[in-house]
Amino acid sequence: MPPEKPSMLFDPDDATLVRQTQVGVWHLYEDISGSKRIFSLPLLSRGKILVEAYNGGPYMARMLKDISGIEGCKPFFFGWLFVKLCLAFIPAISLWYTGQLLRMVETAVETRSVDMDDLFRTGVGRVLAPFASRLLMDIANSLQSRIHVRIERYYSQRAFQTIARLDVPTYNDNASIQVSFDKLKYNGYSEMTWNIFVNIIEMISSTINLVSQFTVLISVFRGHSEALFLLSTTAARLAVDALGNQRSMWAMKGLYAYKTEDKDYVHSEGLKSMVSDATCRKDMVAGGLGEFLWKQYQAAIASIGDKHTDPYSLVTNSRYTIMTRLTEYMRDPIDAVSQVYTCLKVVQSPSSAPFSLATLQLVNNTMTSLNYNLYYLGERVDTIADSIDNVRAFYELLDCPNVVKDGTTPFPENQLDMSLGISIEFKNVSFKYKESDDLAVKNLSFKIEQGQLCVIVGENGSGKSTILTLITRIYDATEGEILLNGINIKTLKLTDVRKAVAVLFQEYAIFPMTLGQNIGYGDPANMDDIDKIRQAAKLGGAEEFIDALPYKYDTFVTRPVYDHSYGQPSSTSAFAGKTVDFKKLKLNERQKDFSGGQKQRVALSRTFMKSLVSAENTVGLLLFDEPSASLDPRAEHDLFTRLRELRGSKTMVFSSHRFGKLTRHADLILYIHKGEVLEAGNHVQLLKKDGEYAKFWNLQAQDFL
Ligand SMILES: Nc1ncnc2c1ncn2[C@@H]1O[C@H](COP(=O)(O)OP(=O)(O)OP(=O)(O)O)[C@@H](O)[C@H]1O
Repeated sequence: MPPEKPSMLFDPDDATLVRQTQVGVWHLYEDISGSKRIFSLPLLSRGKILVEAYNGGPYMARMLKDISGIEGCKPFFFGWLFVKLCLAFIPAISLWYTGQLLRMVETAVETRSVDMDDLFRTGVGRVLAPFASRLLMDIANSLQSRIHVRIERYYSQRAFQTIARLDVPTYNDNASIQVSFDKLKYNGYSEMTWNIFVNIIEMISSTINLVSQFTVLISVFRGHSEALFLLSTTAARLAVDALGNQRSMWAMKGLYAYKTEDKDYVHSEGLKSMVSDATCRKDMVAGGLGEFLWKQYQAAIASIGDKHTDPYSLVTNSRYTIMTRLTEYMRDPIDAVSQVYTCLKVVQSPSSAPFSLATLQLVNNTMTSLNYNLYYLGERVDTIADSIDNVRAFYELLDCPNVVKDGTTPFPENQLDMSLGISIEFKNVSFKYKESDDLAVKNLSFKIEQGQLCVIVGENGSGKSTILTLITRIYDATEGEILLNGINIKTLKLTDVRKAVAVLFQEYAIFPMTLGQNIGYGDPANMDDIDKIRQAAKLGGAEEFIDALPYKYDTFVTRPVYDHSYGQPSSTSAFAGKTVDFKKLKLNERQKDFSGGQKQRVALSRTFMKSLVSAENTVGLLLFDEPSASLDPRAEHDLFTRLRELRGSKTMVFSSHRFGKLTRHADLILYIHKGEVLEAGNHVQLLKKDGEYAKFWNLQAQDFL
């Protein structure tokens, strides 16, 4: 695991580190520590790229190596690089020709003669330069699209593989992994690698562009004092602009936080999400809350009054410094100075008018383009610093080993036969979640024999689910040993254990796939076998409602891609005099929401697909965490009856806080309290014991009297 990076405490009580201001409904906290102050000085802020480049250097080298290994990428890449660099010189070449034309005008005014050959050559050059620029741009774009797609394809696969292999504790318990993961998610898995190249190349070409144009400008006007004066005024304007840009670019950077304690604002936002959230709508309508919420919203908005609420613009405005304002005031007067100066020159010497006016125009145009390039360059530098950081995040994630280590012993030893079930033994097992101070299970010892039906009962939070996650090695025990068929689970091959154990977690996931795929994923090898999927759905009690759907097993619970219609609401509004009706497109019609119980039946069917429908006898242990929590009593009864009939001699473990009838059929009941086994035995034994289990059994039984 890569070491966690040292973190800087953003301490709001330390006035040397953090400045607090109240802007609108927000408290703004800004970092004013030394490092930021250095980096916030104009131009010096770009120094941070050196720091980033130094830190990210090894990762960049790795990325280059990986990319050069991508099949068919190299020739296009170098071709593109060459064309991009050629392109960077074109503006300077254009400028040179324009300068030459201007000189010819000057000579023509003075001598009343023109060298036609020279004029022709220069004219052709001036015309060809933009043509060449367009042509090179097209070539560059065409090459770019070829490399782009290859690099993206390569990195999207690597990123997917990297993320898919992470286990639960590696992801949950490691802050730096989550930061890297979020960065990847935010930036797109593959975009960042491509962007970094584009940014580096654009930065180099902007620099070439700047230097070459400036050199040509100086050489064209050498000896012309008025041109050099114009040049210096526009250079001054450029510097002022750069300063302003620098400031506004910096506006949203740096370290800052904002939070609000404005009760009215928080309440108004809560009301807003409540009325727009589909899951709240049912309760809102059933409770007749619409009118009441509207009144509350009005009151909250009235209390907020004129206070600003948009945090983004507030932060930007708060950074809108005097320097930025000053540059805005200075920019236009500097332009005016050069115009006044040119007028003076023309009045003094009317014959120089064409040259002076054309020079003014040319210098102004060129400087505007240079200014744009300088601004662009600054932005690129910033983006590159971010990109390098993203590349580092990617490789850190790639290198991060899983916390749960794989074993080497095949399981089961006699390969496929799991028909006799799996025995489970806990020997003094304790476990603590990383985020928690207390042990979730303490010194647990028990044994479930092959083929037994075990029910783990206990109150909320007693540790039932934790036991199931330890058996599936989602987490490893902090202390003690877990044995499957007498072998330490840590020595067993993880893929074998996961194949042999079918589990339905309490918080099961419904995948953004079709219902058929959701069930089929229980047994990926057979996920196209609709007969098996049907059989599993039948066992899970999902067949009936799925068959009633128009698209049956092809219905989505949540479709990963959402169809959009833009502009007018369907069939109500007029667009260019016509009614817009998107109904015929049948957008999102395969998507349907389901009840909690229906979703649970789909998840159950998936477990059945893995364990009971699969022709190969690969599953020997079934774990169900509250499998009937969302089921109605009849469905619950049917489920348990089916399960008992079907399980054969496989081992089955249930976790439940509702004792129901299931415990009566159990070979072993483990009564867990605060992470410890308080009582163990079958129903009759535990009732006889008249302890906690008997107490709760009687309590629940009373509800039915
Ligand atoms: N991911 C987690 N991080 C930190 N603590 C956790 C986590 N999951 C569970 N816990 C804590 O571990 C203890 C045992 O939780 P567990 O989920 O195993 O209980 P349970 O008996 O299954 O509860 P329930 O009947 O409500 O499902 C609880 O105190 C719980 O708060």
